Order: sequence, then structure tokens, then C-alpha cells
Amino acid sequence: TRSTRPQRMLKAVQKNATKGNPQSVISAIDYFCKNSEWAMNVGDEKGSILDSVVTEVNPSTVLELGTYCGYSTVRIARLLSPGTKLITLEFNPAYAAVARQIIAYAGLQDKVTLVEGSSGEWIPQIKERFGITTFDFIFLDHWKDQYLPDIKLFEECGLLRKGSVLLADNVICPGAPDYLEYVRNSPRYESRYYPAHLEYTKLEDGLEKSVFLG
Ligand SMILES: CNc1ncnc2c1ncn2[C@@H]1O[C@H](/C=C/CNC(=O)c2cc(-c3ccc(F)cc3)cc(O)c2O)[C@@H](O)[C@H]1O
Ligand SMILES: [Mg+2]
Repeated sequence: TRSTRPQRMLKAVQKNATKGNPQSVISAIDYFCKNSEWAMNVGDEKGSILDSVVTEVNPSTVLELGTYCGYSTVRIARLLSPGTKLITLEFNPAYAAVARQIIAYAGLQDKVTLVEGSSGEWIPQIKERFGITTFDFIFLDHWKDQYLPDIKLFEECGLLRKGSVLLADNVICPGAPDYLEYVRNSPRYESRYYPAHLEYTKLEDGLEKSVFLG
């Protein structure tokens, strides 16, 4: 049967990137998406903003919602301090399988815990299962209508502390209007919009960074 787009993306990484070199994996995926097939990775423009926020926060505890093929997982993990690991949640087994291979090809498997399951099911279990009290940095890039329910779940589960940083992809395209309204109007968050473009296109999109105020 015909291969899937994530499988073709993985082949492009194995063909064009250098094993153990995260930057070459990032470049190979961006090249594939610009020249062969568009895919919903955060991309290079928004990815550079993601890099700068991760570097600024220098987090000890990191969570990503929506691994997909692992592009942003690789971008984040390559910047973490030695000994720091990130948890990424992905409920589609086929995507998770590709992501594991792309993360491993980058040589970052020891810095990543990929959990196959849904955020709604797993967020309430993180404290006990991973011995984490709060997250320093959270990247939201899963179903856009799940951003708001999941940020509320973070609050309910006590997973945020004063200064926790949440960064959300696609707040314009496809958009997460209810999430934006919440973080921009809640007294518990200090929010800022980073304008950019939808990955690999000229369409407007951007990232919303929200700092929990406690
Ligand atoms: C709800 N809880 C969840 N828990 C764990 N994993 C979850 C998940 N929801 C979704 N996922 C996974 O995240 C990924 C979903 C991401 C959804 N992203 C988008 O829809 C998206 C879509 C676009 C897009 C923009 C314009 C356009 F014309 C077409 C697409 C661009 C993006 O950057 C996007 O992130 C998948 O791998 C899915 O299996
Ligand atoms: Mg996205």
C-alpha cells in the first residue's frame, strides 16, 4: 500500500540528514516540506521563535502536546541543558512510530520521553508517573480546540507555577480563538503574540506566549 506522508518525511530525513546531527534533521524536514510535500511542522520561521523562547526560559521541565513527526520535539530537545528531558504526548500510533525514529536519528532519544496517549488522559497522571511537580515550559501544537481545555487541566492539576511559560502554535491559522481570548483576558496570565507565517507559506500565523502569574 502507498506510504504515508510521515513515512515519506522519515525517508527524506534518513536520506538527507546526518545521523546524530539535529540541525541536519531539522533542515532535511524543512527542505522536504518546501520542495516535496507540505506538512504541519512548526517550520523554520516559527521554529526560530520557539528556539529563542526555549533558550530564554532554559527549562528543567518541558511538555509538548502533539508530537506529530517530532520536528518541534527535535528543535526543543537539541537546546535543553544536559540531563534535562522533555515529555511529548502523541495519541496517533503511526505518527508516534515515525516521531520515535526521527528523534532517534537526531540522536536525541535520551532527552525525550514520547508518551503514546491523549493529553486529557495523561495530564492528570504526569505528577505521579513522572515525578514532576510543575512545568517550566509547555509547547501546545495539538488539536486547536483542545488548547483551552488542556490549559484549564494544567491549572486544575497544579502543573503550573509562577513563571511557567506556555507557547501555543497556530493561534491565527488554523486558529485557537477561545484559547487566545482566555489567556489574553485572564488576570492569571501575561500574554504576548509573536507574528509570523504559517509554516512554508506566506499566510499569516503566529505563536502566543503566555506566562502564568500564579
Ligand atoms: C487532544 N489531545 C491530544 N493528545 C495527544 N496527541 C494529540 C492530541 N490532539 C492531537 N494530537 C496529535 O497532535 C497532532 C495534531 C496537530 C494538529 N495540528 C494542526 O491541525 C495544524 C494544522 C495546520 C494547518 C494550517 C492551515 C491549513 F490549511 C492546514 C493545516 C498547521 C499547523 O501548524 C497545525 O499544528 C497529531 O499528531 C495528532 O495525532
Ligand atoms: Mg502547528
